[in-house]
Amino acid sequence: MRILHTMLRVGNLEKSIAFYTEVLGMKLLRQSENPEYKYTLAFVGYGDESSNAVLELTYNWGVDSYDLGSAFGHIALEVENVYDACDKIRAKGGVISREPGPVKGGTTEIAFVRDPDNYAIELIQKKASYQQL
Ligand SMILES: C[C@@H](O)C(=O)SC[C@H](NC(=O)CC[C@H](N)C(=O)O)C(=O)NCC(=O)O
Ligand code: NI
Repeated sequence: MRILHTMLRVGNLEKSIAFYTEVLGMKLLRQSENPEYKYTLAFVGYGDESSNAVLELTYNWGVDSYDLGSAFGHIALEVENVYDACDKIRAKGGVISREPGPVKGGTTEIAFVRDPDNYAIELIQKKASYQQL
């Protein structure tokens, strides 16, 4: 088995596709509509679904916002340098919600950015081993 995708319900599909492609550098891999059940799916990611876990952005026609609740945490992306990544994201209009720096109680360099629906995206600086915080 392997992780195929994480599904996020989004309020504005074009806005979300623009964020994940133009701000976070993902590719729009495929898009499909289901007129019977009134929803559209857009799959975005850094590589083909045959070997990469991706995001499934789900737009329910006419639904422009969701209560995210308190259970969902974040999706994590690996970056070469979290400080550079934040500079580039800010330059493209992204919102950095947690400035880059070591994780509390650890050494891993992280930051957080919010997507158009306010889902949290964690940026984790690449490291040799992810065994420690
Ligand atoms: C393509 C595959 O990855 C899917 O997840 S499609 C599954 C399908 N999704 C929806 O119906 C999305 C719209 C829905 N209103 C929602 O917000 O979740 C699904 O969940 N189908 C249910 C089923 O029983 O087939
Ligand atoms: Ni799915």
